[in-house]
Amino acid sequence: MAATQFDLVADFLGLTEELRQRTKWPKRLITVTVPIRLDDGSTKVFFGHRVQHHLTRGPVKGGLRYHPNVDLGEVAALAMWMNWKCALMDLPFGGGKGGITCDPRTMSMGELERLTRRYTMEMIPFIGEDIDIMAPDMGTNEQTMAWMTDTYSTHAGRLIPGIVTGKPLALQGSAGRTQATGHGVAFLACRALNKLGIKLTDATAIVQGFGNVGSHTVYGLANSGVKVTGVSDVSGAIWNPRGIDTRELRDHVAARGSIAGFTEADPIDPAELLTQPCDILAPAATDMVIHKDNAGQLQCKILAEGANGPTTPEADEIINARGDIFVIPDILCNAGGVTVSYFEWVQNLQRFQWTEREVLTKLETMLENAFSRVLAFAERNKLSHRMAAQSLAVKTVAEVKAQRGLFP
Ligand SMILES: NC(=O)C1=CN([C@@H]2O[C@H](COP(=O)(O)OP(=O)(O)OC[C@H]3O[C@@H](n4cnc5c(N)ncnc54)[C@H](O)[C@@H]3O)[C@@H](O)[C@H]2O)C=CC1
Ligand SMILES: O=C(O)CCC(=O)C(=O)O
Repeated sequence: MAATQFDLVADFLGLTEELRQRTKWPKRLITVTVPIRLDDGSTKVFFGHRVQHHLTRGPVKGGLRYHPNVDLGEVAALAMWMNWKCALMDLPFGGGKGGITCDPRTMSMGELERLTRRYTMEMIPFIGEDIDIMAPDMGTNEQTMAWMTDTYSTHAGRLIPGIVTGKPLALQGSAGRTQATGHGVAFLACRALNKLGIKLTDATAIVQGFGNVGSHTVYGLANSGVKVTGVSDVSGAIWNPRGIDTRELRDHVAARGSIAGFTEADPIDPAELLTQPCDILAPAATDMVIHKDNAGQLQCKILAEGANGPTTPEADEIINARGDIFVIPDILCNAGGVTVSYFEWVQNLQRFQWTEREVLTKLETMLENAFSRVLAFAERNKLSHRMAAQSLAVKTVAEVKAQRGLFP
């Protein structure tokens, strides 16, 4: 998917063959075996990956994913998208992504800690606070980042907080990072409602996923007055056309671990949830959930892509032909996370802490600028929002590569 999208963009920009090749392929693909002792005393070898798409504009930045479907190809695609995301937001980073093929839901805290520490040790030759800085993604969180910081810092003999972002606040994390991605999704979805002339308090939303991104998207929308009528997670989906009480849902998930058993809304088939009428549909879980078989049935006015790669190229074609859905593409819509990660890294390098208000104000300014640039570029060039966002980003990277030239 990432390569198909890149080829379309490279054709539109008329990139020379040399720049096309240099911009498309990842700089480094690293695969390691990660042997750990399981709680039952046996040893298991996991596979871990890190793809550093390029280092042309600065260190590599991007999350670390724990999921059974992780493989090198998926990580490479996610690294490429990180690349365009950082360029679109004008962050001084190249893109990277990491992953370990595992099911974190079936592993104990002890096993997850040993897995994370061993992966970090295997990565030591390839990472650094000015080389490659990881962050949370699906299946990882601030505890994962704390273990990584500790392992790396113990090896170095001093605390190096800038080695990862998305750390706990007490370990020099940044105010606002936990909610940053969902906050950004909700902020941009509300900007899109403004553009379409829909009052926030008249609007409805459906959110797929209730992890870091999905839950904070739900809270951000609800705080803005939008009525959240549908939510799903890996355990199932719920629907209440009168609006879901998002605080009760938060408390339920905190107590029970998933939305299963939430009685203030009706259960609904998770696939059907995506095609219910709503103003905002925010896929914020996994990839390729909007595909050729459901794109024609979507009844949303705004598709706010919290997840990475939720829409296949075939679905894009259908959505573009329909012309009635305002798409906020992933590299823009979920860029709040990496933007606040950038703020966290800057604070770590400066040994300084910003307030939550400072962080969120700076974040909203940067998202607003990127949103306006994408909309203006799309309109000027008669492009979809995705093509516009990716074209702006690829152009930025290709220009820097051309300026730096080839060695020797
Ligand atoms: N955490 C971050 O800061 C960022 C994450 N993203 C992307 O957002 C997406 C979600 O990431 P996180 O929220 O961090 O992960 P997470 O692990 O915190 O939460 C994932 C959520 O998705 C749900 N889920 C999994 N499979 C599902 C399915 N088939 N249907 C419905 N729900 C399902 C899980 O139950 C869980 O609620 C991923 O695509 C990730 O790459 C993008 C930018 C930043
Ligand atoms: O915060 C970061 O550095 C990366 C977040 C991420 O993995 C993403 O935007 O997909």
